[in-house]
Amino acid sequence: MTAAVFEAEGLSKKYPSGYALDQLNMRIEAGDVYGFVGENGAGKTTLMRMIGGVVQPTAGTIALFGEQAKERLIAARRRIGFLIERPSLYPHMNALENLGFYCRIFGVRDKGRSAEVLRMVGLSESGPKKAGEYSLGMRQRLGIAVALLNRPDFLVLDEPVNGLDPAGIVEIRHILEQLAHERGVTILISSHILSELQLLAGKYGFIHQGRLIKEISATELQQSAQVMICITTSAPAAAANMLKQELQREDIRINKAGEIELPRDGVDLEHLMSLLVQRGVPIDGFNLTAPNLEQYYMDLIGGGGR
Ligand SMILES: Nc1ncnc2c1ncn2[C@@H]1O[C@H](COP(=O)(O)OP(=O)(O)OP(=O)(O)O)[C@@H](O)[C@H]1O
Repeated sequence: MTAAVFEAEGLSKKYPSGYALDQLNMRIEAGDVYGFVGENGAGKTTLMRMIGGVVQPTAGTIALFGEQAKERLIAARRRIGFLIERPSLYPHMNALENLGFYCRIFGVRDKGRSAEVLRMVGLSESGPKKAGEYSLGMRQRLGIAVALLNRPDFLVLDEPVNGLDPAGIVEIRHILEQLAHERGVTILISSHILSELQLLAGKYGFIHQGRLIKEISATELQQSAQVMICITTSAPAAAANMLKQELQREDIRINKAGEIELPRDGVDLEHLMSLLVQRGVPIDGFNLTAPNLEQYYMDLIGGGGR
């Protein structure tokens, strides 16, 4: 078996207030885009900071690209790009100056690399503006640019779209998709925007109170719940009763949003539509719902049903 990009075994971090990580086992394979999901204080940042070597475990081990020994871990970290918590930027420097500074820190020969990563994150036009005058979204973009400087094989991103506007979020997603699909970069990314994470990640790890409580692939997520048909109508009760009789199904109900909801399985959509039309049911909306990460997470931690 080839070495994982990241592997943790029995990883714990104890602070006086309690365990930030508690016997965590986790493995990220080369090419994975791994979405890290958990409530505030679950331990996501602590794990990422351990990958970065700025927090030491109380117990357990980590391996990066198969390396576990101290010196080799240091070398392995040079293959990783990090954006953890807020990017550390020099407020009196512009974007290129900040990147030039990090090139020296990382030992990266600039040769146009700074300008290239600025283009990638959409900051080419930032010119002489000092980082101290940046919006939160611009700071995040520059932070991502810093993380990309060393052409990383593995990107560790803690809430990278935090503070970005909707268009910025989509842009960053496209950059990350490109890195993953075209250059095979492995990505560990945390976000509280689960709908966004679902669009990007191929695998999800759920962390709760310092423990990895579940891992699933995007395919497993798709198979985790039934596809439902939702019909919006001004007269849901009568229409639902009519459908129950006509389709001879007991699993037709009215959901919290007041829509008629029934499992897609075994329903002939054409027949369903013609029944609704023939019986004069006013249809204001008709859609199919796919399983979603947010609902899966809420069900997992017992936070609520549909
Ligand atoms: N330096 C520290 N000293 C003491 N406790 C800490 C320290 N860093 C983290 N913790 C605690 O460890 C736990 C995990 O925190 P962590 O920041 O890893 O969570 P998180 O999942 O990243 O949360 P968020 O989504 O809010 O960023 C929390 O209870 C936090 O208070």
